[in-house]
Formats: sequence, C-alpha cells, structure tokens
Amino acid sequence: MRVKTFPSPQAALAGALAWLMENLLYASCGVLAGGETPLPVYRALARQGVRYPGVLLLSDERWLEPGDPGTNLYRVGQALGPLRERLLPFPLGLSPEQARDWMEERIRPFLPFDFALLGLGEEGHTASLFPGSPALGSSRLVEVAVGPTYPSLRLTLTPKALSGTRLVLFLALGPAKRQAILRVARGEDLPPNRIRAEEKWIFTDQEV
Ligand SMILES: O=C1O[C@H](COP(=O)(O)O)[C@@H](O)[C@H](O)[C@H]1O
Repeated sequence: MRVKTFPSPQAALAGALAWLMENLLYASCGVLAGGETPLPVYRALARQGVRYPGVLLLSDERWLEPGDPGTNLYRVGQALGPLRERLLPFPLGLSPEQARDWMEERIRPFLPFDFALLGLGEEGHTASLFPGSPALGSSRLVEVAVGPTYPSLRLTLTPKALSGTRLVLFLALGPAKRQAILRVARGEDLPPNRIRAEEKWIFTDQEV
C-alpha cells in the first residue's frame, strides 16, 4: 500500500479526479465508492463531460427502499450526471439474498475489474466490509453485510471480487481518518489489506 499525501482536501480530490479520468480511458469495468468523500470527484467528472462506454459498479449499497436519497445509487448517480447510465446498480427491489445472488452473476463476466476507487471509514471499513465482518472471508463475490451505523443492512463487493483489480485507490480525507490511514499503511489486518491488487494507493490530505 502506498500513500500519497496532498497539501489540501481539494488537492487530494483533484488527484483522485485525474486518476479516475486516466483510468476511464482504458477501462471496461470500474468500481466506485459510495459515501460522502468521493462525491465532489464524481461531480467534477460529470462537469468534464467524460464519455465512458464501460460498466461502473458501486462498491456497496445501503439496504433502503429503491430511490431513497440515502442509497449510494441515489447519491453517486446524482453526482455522476449522464455517466449514471453506465452504473450497474444493486437491485434494491429484491430481498437482500436475492439481490446478492443476482448481482454476483451480473458482475462475474467483468472480473477482474480494471480499477476501484474505494473509501475508508474511521474504523477501517471499506465498501461495506467492516473490521471483523464474516463477509471478509466469504467465497462469494457479493455479500449481505451488517454495519455499525444506519442503515446497518448493506450489500457489498467482497475481497474475493475486488482482489485482482489492476489499480485500487482509497480516498480518505480529514483528521478523523488519520488513524485508520496509519493502520492500513502499516499493514494491519483491516479490510483494505484483505484486497489484493497489483497497485494500491491511499490518496489523503493527512501527513502519515
Ligand atoms: O458506508 C460507507 O462508507 C464508506 C466511507 O464513506 P466516507 O463518506 O467516509 O468516505 C464508503 O466508501 C461506502 O461506499 C459507504 O457505503
């Protein structure tokens, strides 16, 4: 895991945007994190008018009603603008187990993914893979997972699905995430370190 520290959050977001734009040029399937942190990157991407004919997957989904503004699909989709059409979303209308199985079959042909822009939580989670979660050791590509915060029920890509991705970038901003960044960079057994990839980076505004 390599860490790149930028002088400000804005600079780190710009770095992630440049990384994403470069990867979209050559990718046929990439993964995007939900949450708050990457939304400015997706908005900036939409403003650039980037065309991308491939598939975009969400790293995870919060199990809410379809169309709920708390879902990653809603928030990421809004931010992506026209690129939203490239998303292959988790099917929220089914039961979590049906959605898991449906998604697993849909994503299999796209393995290994070309790139993954992922998040990092303060306690070290990425996607909806929380420390200690049984999903970390799953032999499936997609798992139903339980998180400590609302909404607790999630669907997530597993380390098995994400491992083999050519390039993985964790975008983690703000002092509240500094400890998690340090722990991941030290190689502690946290979810980001369960993902094996050719190249893994953390882009941050924190000195570590
Ligand atoms: O719950 C989630 O959290 C992570 C981190 O989100 P952030 O806003 O702290 O960057 C996110 O990557 C994941 O997709 C989301 O469901």
